Amino acid sequence: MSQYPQEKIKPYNEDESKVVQVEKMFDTIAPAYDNLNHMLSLGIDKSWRKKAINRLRPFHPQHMMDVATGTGDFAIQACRILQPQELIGTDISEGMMNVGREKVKREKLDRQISFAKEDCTALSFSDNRFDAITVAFGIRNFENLDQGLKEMYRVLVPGGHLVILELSEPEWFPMKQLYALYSKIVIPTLGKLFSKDKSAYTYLPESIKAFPQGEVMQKIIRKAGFSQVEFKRLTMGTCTLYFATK
Ligand SMILES: C[S@@+](CC[C@H](N)C(=O)[O-])C[C@H]1O[C@@H](n2cnc3c(N)ncnc32)[C@H](O)[C@@H]1O
Repeated sequence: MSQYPQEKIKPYNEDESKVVQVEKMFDTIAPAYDNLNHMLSLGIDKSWRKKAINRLRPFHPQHMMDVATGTGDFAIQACRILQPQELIGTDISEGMMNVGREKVKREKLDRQISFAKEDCTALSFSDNRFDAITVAFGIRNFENLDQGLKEMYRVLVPGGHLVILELSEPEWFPMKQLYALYSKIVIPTLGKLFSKDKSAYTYLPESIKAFPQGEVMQKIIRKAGFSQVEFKRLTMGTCTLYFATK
């Protein structure tokens, strides 16, 4: 049963499960994803990723998983900065990971980075397998947020760290009003034009609006068992960085 409003927001229809529809949506938009992503965030996504990765620097993680890795941008940047022994990118969309696999080969990082099809709400990894887990712009799409967090907690070693980056809605003037215009007009128009999937880019702002943010999300992360849960709003609240410890 759904606990949170974003779990009920699905890209295409009411009938199929959210996970099936989200996989289909990302398989469809995979070829356009990287360009659209950088365009819609005005390139700021790169600096958000860097901030998230830098949060892990003091801990020198060696065994990392990048959940909802998509086309691998976060995994590639994390590998370059943190130099872990292994980094497994996991995702439900083979279409997205195929784009990532090509990029990782081109960057000659295929000895450290591998990809595996995994739904984060039912991971196949053993307990205490990773010392750091990252998830950038993916957790909003989970069919069951509590279960996804519980699974990430299970596969982290005690003392291991979780970093979450997620898009959020600014709460204050003038960014609140600017963002409202941007999400109602610019995102759906450019998304439809470049990805040929109209639904994907109306689903995006709707799911951001519904997703718990700030203190509410902090409580949800704590409920999954994590301690020292912190969050920081970035770029006037358009993105939020969460950091937690098992
Ligand atoms: C917006 S993309 C983010 C990709 C990448 N992390 C980035 O920073 O660009 C979201 C990704 O989450 C994946 N995803 C959605 N639900 C998932 C789940 N339950 N388990 C694993 N991945 C999931 C999608 O397939 C998609 O590739």
